[in-house]
Amino acid sequence: MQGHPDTVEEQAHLDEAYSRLDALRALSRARLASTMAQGSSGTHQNRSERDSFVSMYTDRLAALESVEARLLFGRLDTATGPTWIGRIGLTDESQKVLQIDWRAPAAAPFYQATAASPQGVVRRRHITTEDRRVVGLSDEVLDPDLVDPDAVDSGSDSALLAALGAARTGRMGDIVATIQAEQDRIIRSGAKGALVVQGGPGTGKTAVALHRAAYLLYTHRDRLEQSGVLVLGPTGVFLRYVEAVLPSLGETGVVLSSIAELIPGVTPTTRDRDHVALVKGDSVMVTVLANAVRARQRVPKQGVTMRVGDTDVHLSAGTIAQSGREARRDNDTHNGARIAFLTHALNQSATRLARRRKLDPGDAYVREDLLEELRDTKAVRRELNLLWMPLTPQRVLRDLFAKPDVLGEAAGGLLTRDQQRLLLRDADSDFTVDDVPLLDELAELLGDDAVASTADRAREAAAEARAAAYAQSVLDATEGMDDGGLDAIASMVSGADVAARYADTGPSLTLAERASSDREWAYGHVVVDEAQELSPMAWRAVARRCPSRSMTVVGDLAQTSSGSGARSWAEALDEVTRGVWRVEELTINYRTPARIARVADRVLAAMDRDVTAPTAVREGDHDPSDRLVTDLPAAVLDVVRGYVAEPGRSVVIAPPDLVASLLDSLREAGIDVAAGARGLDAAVGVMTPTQVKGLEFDHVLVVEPGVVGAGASGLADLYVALTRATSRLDLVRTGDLPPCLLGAF
Ligand SMILES: Nc1ncnc2c1ncn2[C@@H]1O[C@H](COP(=O)(O)OP(=O)(O)OP(=O)(O)O)[C@@H](O)[C@H]1O
Repeated sequence: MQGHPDTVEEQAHLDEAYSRLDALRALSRARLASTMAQGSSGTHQNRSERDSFVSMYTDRLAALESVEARLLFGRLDTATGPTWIGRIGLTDESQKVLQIDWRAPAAAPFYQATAASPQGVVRRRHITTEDRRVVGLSDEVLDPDLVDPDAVDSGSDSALLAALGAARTGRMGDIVATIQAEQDRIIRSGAKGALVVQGGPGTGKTAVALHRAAYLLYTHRDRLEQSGVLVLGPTGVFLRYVEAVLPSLGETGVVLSSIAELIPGVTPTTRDRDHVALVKGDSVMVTVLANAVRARQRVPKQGVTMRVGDTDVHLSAGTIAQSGREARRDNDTHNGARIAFLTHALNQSATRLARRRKLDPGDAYVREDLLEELRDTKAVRRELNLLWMPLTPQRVLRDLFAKPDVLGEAAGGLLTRDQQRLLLRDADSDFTVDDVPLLDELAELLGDDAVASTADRAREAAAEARAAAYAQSVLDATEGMDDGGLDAIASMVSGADVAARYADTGPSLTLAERASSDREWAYGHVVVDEAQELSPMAWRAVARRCPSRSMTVVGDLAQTSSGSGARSWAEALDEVTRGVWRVEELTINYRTPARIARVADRVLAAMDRDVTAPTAVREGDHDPSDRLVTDLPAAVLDVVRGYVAEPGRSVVIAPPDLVASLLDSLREAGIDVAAGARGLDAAVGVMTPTQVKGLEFDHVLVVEPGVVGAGASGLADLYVALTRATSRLDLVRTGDLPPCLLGAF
């Protein structure tokens, strides 16, 4: 690179871009600090305007801070001159364009132009930078008539291969400099309806989905800034793995969640066993739950008799049922209909009481007196309440799964006795991840009275957290500024001051905070990753959060391991999207070298699923290995020692019951090792096949592949495990290989 004739020119341009970035940051900091310094006086409207400005400047500053690394990465030369391409668009003070945002229409040829279809581009240049220095330029000539072929470097392929060959950090990075044409088409595809991105492991589905979210936010800023974007991932580990990608693209307002976290105030951590999850995920549960709620609108056969003063008032089963019908006629939900039911039942009681006391039930004064007496009578309140209790989703689900007779009544004819037995558990059992879609369904049936209070609490907690975060961010932001005046302001404003300021009006929550603490939030776009795992009940919960059905659904039908997951996209999506969905396929595997992919492909073939194996873009340097051993921990340690001697991240993927012992033995040997999400930050992670879904590592050791491949999810788990490596794959076992891998090594 040293010798590239344009290095000095590119460095000068890069310097200009960074100095503009610095100036914009300083401006935002100054505005933030002076808005903060305005204090808490003024009208409510003034304060809330100030809060909005603070929120805006804070977000703007965060966005400007997050694009520091590789601010600029490309250049297009056309007949009219050069255009530089970067993470965000920048103009200088005289409005001269320094660089355009990668999402702008004018940047599309950077990703899409080819020699066969140059789109007016004569040269495409990839600019590699480190710490604000140009360290590499690689050019691709698309119109040989106009550019001297001798000046040509190796082009986009070299930039892509350099990105793919780099050691991993334990966190997913953005691919903005090297998005490939087939990926770019998906990223820029229209927002309408559901777009399914089907592709094998390592084809960039997650990367594409996140870049598409950033693209849609840029292109439909007005709409999506009001409604928000939700990214749903399979596990907390996965969300941590991808959490930095959108901020690095300048987008900080997206909500990341797993299905487990969809309901504010409910935080399950465990999953059900597969055959239990299968029953819970089936759409038959819609009717079971509706029956369970309906059963709580009680109609005792003998009616109810209530003592009012010296008179017995009897409501027959027929009258109670009629009150129920009246209540349901105008109200969709159980809690919503409750008042109507009570009103009707009280009126009926008043009529009967009048008759028993030989009074005129049609006389308005008499009636009012009797209604008051009824309301004041404890027995009446108790009996009528028992007929139609206010309910929470948690309460209904607990009772349903703890009481065989309650379950039998709701599920009779819908679930077999064996299926019902699978659902039964103690009343004090914790909720599981697989309960979340059921709780969500119940919240819809019950109405949000009860859930709302949970959401309010969550909202309040978020508000407090935000006040504190503001305090910190403002202080951080103003720290170290050249302008002495601003320093003075910063030192005058303590964290407590700022928090107090926001407490008086209630802080203006960011959209992401408001959205994630509101179960009923309607997002403008939803990205669903590892979508093949979602059950029909989970899809209903997703659809509720996305009334427009503008969704990006990414997954791989070959990796479905959950029993209630998708075997075909039509089966999963026809109903949820009301038939408005389309599929795009990704076919190139950017992660796994061909030597490793050939092993994984055998497992794919044995699964006999209707998908094509992707084509690996690199051959790789290391042949995968397989060792049959007697001392498993010693063999694992041996392989892992080899991994840690090289750069990059490693993982040991093992059946769940081996994780703890392997973790211990590696730790005892002095290896920097951790399990689960913490494994992302250690040199070596020890994880189960479920936990590594969607992740990647430089070095991957699969322990007891025969056991992994024989689990409830069958070969899908093994396929996932074998497709995580960017560099090395090794197998260590004491038992047999699965038959499809015989002769693979
Ligand atoms: N155009 C690209 N430029 C650079 N790296 C890329 C590109 N496309 C994909 N990659 C890299 O390939 C790897 C795999 O991408 P990603 O995790 O998005 O694949 P996936 O299809 O979601 O895989 P899985 O199905 O296993 O979850 C990532 O490291 C990603 O950064």
